[in-house]
Amino acid sequence: MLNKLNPWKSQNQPSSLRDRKIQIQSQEVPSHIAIIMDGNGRWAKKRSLPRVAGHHEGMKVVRKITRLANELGVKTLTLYAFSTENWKRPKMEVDFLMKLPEEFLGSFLPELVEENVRVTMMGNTDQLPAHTLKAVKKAMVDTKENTGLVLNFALNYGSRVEILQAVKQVLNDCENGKLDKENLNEEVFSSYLMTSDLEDPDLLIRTSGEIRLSNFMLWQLAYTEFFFTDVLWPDFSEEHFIEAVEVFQSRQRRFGGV
Ligand SMILES: Cc1cc(N2CCCCCC2)n2ncc(-c3ccc(F)cc3)c2n1
Repeated sequence: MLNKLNPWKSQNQPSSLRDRKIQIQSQEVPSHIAIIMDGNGRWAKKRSLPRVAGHHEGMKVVRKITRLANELGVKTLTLYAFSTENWKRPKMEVDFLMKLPEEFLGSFLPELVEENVRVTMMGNTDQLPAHTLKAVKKAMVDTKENTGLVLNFALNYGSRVEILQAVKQVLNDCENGKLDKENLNEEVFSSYLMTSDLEDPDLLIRTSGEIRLSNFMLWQLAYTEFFFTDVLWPDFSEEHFIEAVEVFQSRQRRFGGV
């Protein structure tokens, strides 16, 4: 029976965001969602603002999407916050970016603790400024007993570096007898990666219309569904996130075969 208020909407088409959230939760929610949060500089340029204004606006979206992911029952949310290539950006921009973790945590950590979110990071900490690392380490300590959403920040992360570090460690362990190369398989190799205690992402979201992986989780994304959107990260809303999950779920239904 058609909905009299909106004859073009079928009765079972959820209308409000609330209805769509309920519908999503009635099906399999992607356990691990990874996001390449792209488009911050372009967002600022469109408004004749400095690039760092786009990064700052993008940080507010991190808070909003973290809340929503936790609400929907997502187990792990991995966010590509700073890549190994980002060091090539102007010093002023890098210095600003390296202050965002403490700004974000300074205002949002109490809520993360309250909401049972566990903060983790992946990446090489050796190049991070001490003030950045101090803030992230505090958040990881303060939330380590939490059992809800794992909020995993990729910080000074690059997949090729990660894979090379894993290969070197495998070689070392084979040389020192800790690992028999006959036993080396995908599962054992995965245990040498920075994501050793995480499941592979079920869904990757990339914003701003770029269609590439940019040296992000190249091993882990082997079987991941990709959702690309032209929306710039600072404009990425709850609606956009819900749409990505709905598309994921529609694909699962189509290819759900045995
Ligand atoms: C470097 C950087 C950049 C950064 N952006 C804001 C989001 C858009 C993408 C780039 C800029 N955000 N947003 C949150 C964090 C963060 C990192 C670690 C942590 F424990 C808590 C928060 C962050 N870190």
